[in-house]
Amino acid sequence: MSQRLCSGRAVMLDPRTDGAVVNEYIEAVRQLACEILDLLGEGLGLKDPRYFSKLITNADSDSLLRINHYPPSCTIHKLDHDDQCNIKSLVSTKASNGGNLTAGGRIGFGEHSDPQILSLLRANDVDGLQVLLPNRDGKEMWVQVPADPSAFFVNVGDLLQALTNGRLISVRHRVIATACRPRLSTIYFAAPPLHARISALTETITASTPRQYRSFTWAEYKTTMYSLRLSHSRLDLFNIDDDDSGNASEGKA
Ligand SMILES: O=C(O)CCC(=O)C(=O)O
Ligand SMILES: [Fe+2]
Repeated sequence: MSQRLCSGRAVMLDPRTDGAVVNEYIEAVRQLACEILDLLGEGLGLKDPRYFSKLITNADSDSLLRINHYPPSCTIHKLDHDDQCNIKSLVSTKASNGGNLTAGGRIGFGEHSDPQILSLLRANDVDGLQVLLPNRDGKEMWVQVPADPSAFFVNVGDLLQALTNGRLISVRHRVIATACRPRLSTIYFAAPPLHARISALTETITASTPRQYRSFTWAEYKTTMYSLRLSHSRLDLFNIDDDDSGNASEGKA
């Protein structure tokens, strides 16, 4: 699929350099992520139900908070692609996160799965988020996630899929923001330390569900991810008996 893209706008916040309010929010949302992960650990019958949350409470955790801003797009629809990109570049900071404006004049965030363990997203009341789900016939279709500023949208990340041997699935999602009002979203990406080894937990491996992925470090996964397109199904590259060279040759973002 070819798309002509110009960069979107994202603000990366780092608790070491940003203010107290951000730190407070990060701490609250990190605790929420831990509670959710502990419940998942219990539900999966792990010997150590806190295994997942310990990865993100580790002092070297690579977790981060990202704020995405999608400008109103109803007026941009009428412009041609070059004008769209010129206008966008006036209001944009450089983004490497897939924020984009497509040739059709749609502002959004390209299809992807979140690579970390768990993502907690909060947004304003402007729609745009869509998830890829199988319908009754087993075909995949994009389903709109209704905007709800009072709720968190929680995503399983690729690492949690690997740690649970595919019991929990990292859902593919995207943003298509076509509203006349800006969409704002804040996402906390709960991640382990770079050196953490990601390997399916023994409780998730059975005779009928053998180990699906080879073990890797989060650092290794990140390096692989940054060499691929945003839309790449990167976890497939770690399948134990899968040579996914076709997918790998897709190109770079
Ligand atoms: O901005 C959104 O609503 C979602 C963005 C997203 O999926 C991401 O930043 O990973
Ligand atoms: Fe995402």
